Amino acid sequence: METIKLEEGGLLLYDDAFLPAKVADHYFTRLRDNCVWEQKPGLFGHMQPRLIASYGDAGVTYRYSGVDNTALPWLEELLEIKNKIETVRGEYNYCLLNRYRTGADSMGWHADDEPEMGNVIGSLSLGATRKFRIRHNETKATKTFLAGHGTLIIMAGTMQQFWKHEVPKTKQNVGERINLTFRKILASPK
Ligand SMILES: O=C(O)CCC(=O)C(=O)O
Ligand SMILES: [Fe+2]
Repeated sequence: METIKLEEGGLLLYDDAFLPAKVADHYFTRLRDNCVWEQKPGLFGHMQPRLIASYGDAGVTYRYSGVDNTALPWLEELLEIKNKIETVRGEYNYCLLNRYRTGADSMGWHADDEPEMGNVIGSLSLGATRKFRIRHNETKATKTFLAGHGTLIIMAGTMQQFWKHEVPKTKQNVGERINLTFRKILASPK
């Protein structure tokens, strides 16, 4: 586990081999085949360029980009992964999964800075390796991390206040990638 201290109290933990490849293979297949995947509209009504699924404790809803995502009951595999990440850092009651079908699927620059969410986000990657980039809001300094099969990235401290992050499109012929972001939702919309 690598600890990257960012300016102004941001923190990023990085472990490119958090899960052994065989364990990551198992979770990739199970989650790809068993999660309820859907494509949803984002801002301005355009469809998001990826599939999503969301799981968590009963009654938890996460609203972002104006869309409500109500948690389905935890799958066993997600609880196993959640417990494992919690031994490193954080405490989570919700998981947003993103499925990037090809290199054309992506996630644009954003911060997960909703006030109703805790500041620690545990992000596990499975499948194809993609770039995960962060960019400072003022200085525009950027750092690029490779998020591969079994990579864990934890975002913590003040990172969401001062930095944005993205998963850019790639023209390379990459396979599917599934990313799990474990979060703590403090209050769900009424
Ligand atoms: O796919 C990733 O690595 C990032 C996902 C992300 O930033 C998010 O779900 O907010
Ligand atoms: Fe994010």
